[in-house]
Amino acid sequence: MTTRPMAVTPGDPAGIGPDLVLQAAADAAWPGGLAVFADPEALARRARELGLVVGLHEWHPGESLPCTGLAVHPVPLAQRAEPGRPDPANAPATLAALDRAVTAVMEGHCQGLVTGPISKAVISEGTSLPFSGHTEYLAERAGASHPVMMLVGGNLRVALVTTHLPLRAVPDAVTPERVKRTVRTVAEALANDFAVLEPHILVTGLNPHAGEGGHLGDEEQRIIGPALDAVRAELGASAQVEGPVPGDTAFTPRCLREADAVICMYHDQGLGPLKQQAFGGAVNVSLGLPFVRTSVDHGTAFDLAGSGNAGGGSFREAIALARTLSANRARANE
Ligand SMILES: NC(=O)c1ccc[n+]([C@@H]2O[C@H](COP(=O)([O-])OP(=O)(O)OC[C@H]3O[C@@H](n4cnc5c(N)ncnc54)[C@H](O)[C@@H]3O)[C@@H](O)[C@H]2O)c1
Ligand SMILES: N[C@H](C(=O)O)[C@H](O)COP(=O)(O)O
Repeated sequence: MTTRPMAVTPGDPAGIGPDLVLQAAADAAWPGGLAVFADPEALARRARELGLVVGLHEWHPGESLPCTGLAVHPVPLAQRAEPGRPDPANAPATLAALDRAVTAVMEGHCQGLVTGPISKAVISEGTSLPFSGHTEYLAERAGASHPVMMLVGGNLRVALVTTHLPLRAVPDAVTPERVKRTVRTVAEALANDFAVLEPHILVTGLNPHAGEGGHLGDEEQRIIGPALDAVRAELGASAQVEGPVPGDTAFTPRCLREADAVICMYHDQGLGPLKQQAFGGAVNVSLGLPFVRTSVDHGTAFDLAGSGNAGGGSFREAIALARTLSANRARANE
């Protein structure tokens, strides 16, 4: 089944997502092929702007892929997409592309989903949805109760207990249940999707110096520490869970030496160090979904859309990793 195409959504049509899809299609023949869910006219226009020659062929889930060129499942935009000028009027079509791609994956027509970058603000302004990110949106669509965002790049795998929420809401969102479920989901994904057995997982604290014994915050003593004790007892020898460790030194080479993944309490605690090390070549993976989904490590970069200067490394890595994870998951489920 690994010869099924990978579903691809370019993300915001005014961002660099369409550029990355077209560059990837022009550069290489992807094993299994790509099926892009997008407006074909907008893609064709962007290809001309970029000087790329890519044949676009209408495709519908269940059909064979064309022998050459790029398969495109048509999802028309409401307005002409101008590079670098996001238009909330196109937000419903951006989400419709995602919805149709998810359906194609869940119905087994595609082996996984690779998404280009979306502006959460544009989706929130152009739809009635309070859109906080693909991770949360896809989980809701797929009926998954606890998605976990992990970014993979350099020598790091970094997962988050909380994702897209205001910093002031973070402490209340770090609950024992959320900490336990995140560790479980990461341990399971490492084993099944990444083929890392008996992983060593580092978990950070929330406060400076992991709370300094309660003098700089007590979430480590009240919530994170007891949650980790409980999940350690549950996982037994199947995973080694260390923490809460101070967030500032968790990413030093000595702490990372044995770690297969680091779980951080909030977005910038974990993604800052990862993007410092690997921005442009890292991959965002949604764990805890019933299908494989990967994405780029960067945003819409409206300043670069249509210029030909967007680096395609993260997008290509996202396609490659989605294929590896799908194959590993299929093997684990045999
Ligand atoms: N996977 C996703 O959907 C995703 C990921 C991250 C951010 N976003 C969204 O993107 C929007 C813009 O976010 P931002 O400005 O914080 O980050 P950004 O990644 O879009 O841009 C940060 C900087 O990096 C540069 N950059 C980004 N991608 C690049 C590439 N491929 N090649 C060369 N340079 C690149 C940009 O030009 C900019 O200077 C936000 O709405 C955010 O929510 C979406
Ligand atoms: N937090 C991600 C990042 O910084 O790369 C990004 O916003 C994308 O998140 P979703 O995959 O949930 O859209």
